[in-house]
Amino acid sequence: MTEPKIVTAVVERGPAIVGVVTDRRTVEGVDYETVRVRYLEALRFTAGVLPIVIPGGLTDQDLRTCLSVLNGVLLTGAESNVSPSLYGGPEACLKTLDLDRDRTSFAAIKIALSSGIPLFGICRGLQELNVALGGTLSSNISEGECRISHSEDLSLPRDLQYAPSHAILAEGHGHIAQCIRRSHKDPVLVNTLHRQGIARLADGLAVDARCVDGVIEAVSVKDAPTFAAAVQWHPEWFHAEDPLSVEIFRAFGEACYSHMIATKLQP
Ligand SMILES: N[C@@H](CCC(=O)NCCCC(=O)O)C(=O)O
Repeated sequence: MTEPKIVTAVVERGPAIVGVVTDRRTVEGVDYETVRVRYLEALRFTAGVLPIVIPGGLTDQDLRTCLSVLNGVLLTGAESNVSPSLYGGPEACLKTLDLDRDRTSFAAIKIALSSGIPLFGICRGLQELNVALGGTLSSNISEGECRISHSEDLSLPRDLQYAPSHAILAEGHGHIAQCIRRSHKDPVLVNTLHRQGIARLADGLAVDARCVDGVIEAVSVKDAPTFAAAVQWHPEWFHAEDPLSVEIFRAFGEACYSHMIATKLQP
């Protein structure tokens, strides 16, 4: 009996390596590059890949060197907003910014998409992907007729803040739409912890899922040769228990292994 392709790849070449962008934090006057452990655990235990961090502040050349040894990139969620200067947004979004993170994520998106490296964005990561490809953001996506609240109740314990909250419906045939259909019958419930959201969708993106109130919840990059997609909710929180989260992280992991196998086979 022959081993599955991924098992053979791990034995012969080691695990696929995924770079994770970090957030800049200043605590008591000291700067840190941070990443929430839950994202790293979802990559290790559900996607089955080896995460390493991509620190902010690298030059474009260093980022290229860094991505040249990676098989995937994860753009995590973050409390900070994408700088409105990048999409002509209102000053209301100036509250918390992380310009280092913007620069690193935008450069990583461009390099990953032009080199066929699998890319997955979560929450802020989806917003970054949309802006990097020319789309815009709304500063308060919950405002407007027939909109439900998309932000979390901060008075609740963390697991309840990340509990399933509203329904989404799959649309089209992109990576996330396929994951939704494989794991559930539509509609499926997802959590929601964001204030911003997609206003104008970038031309290069296709909608994979929408909330029942019309808000775009998942996108795929049109014509990408590999997994290149993002979600507005947080599949990492219950990455091992929730069937849709498992499906998404496995699909991303498989794309990273396919990339590793394809690049290692090149002379
Ligand atoms: N600031 C943006 C992005 C929201 C976001 O990514 N939240 C995640 C919080 C922390 C985490 O779980 O990683 C917005 O408000 O829309």
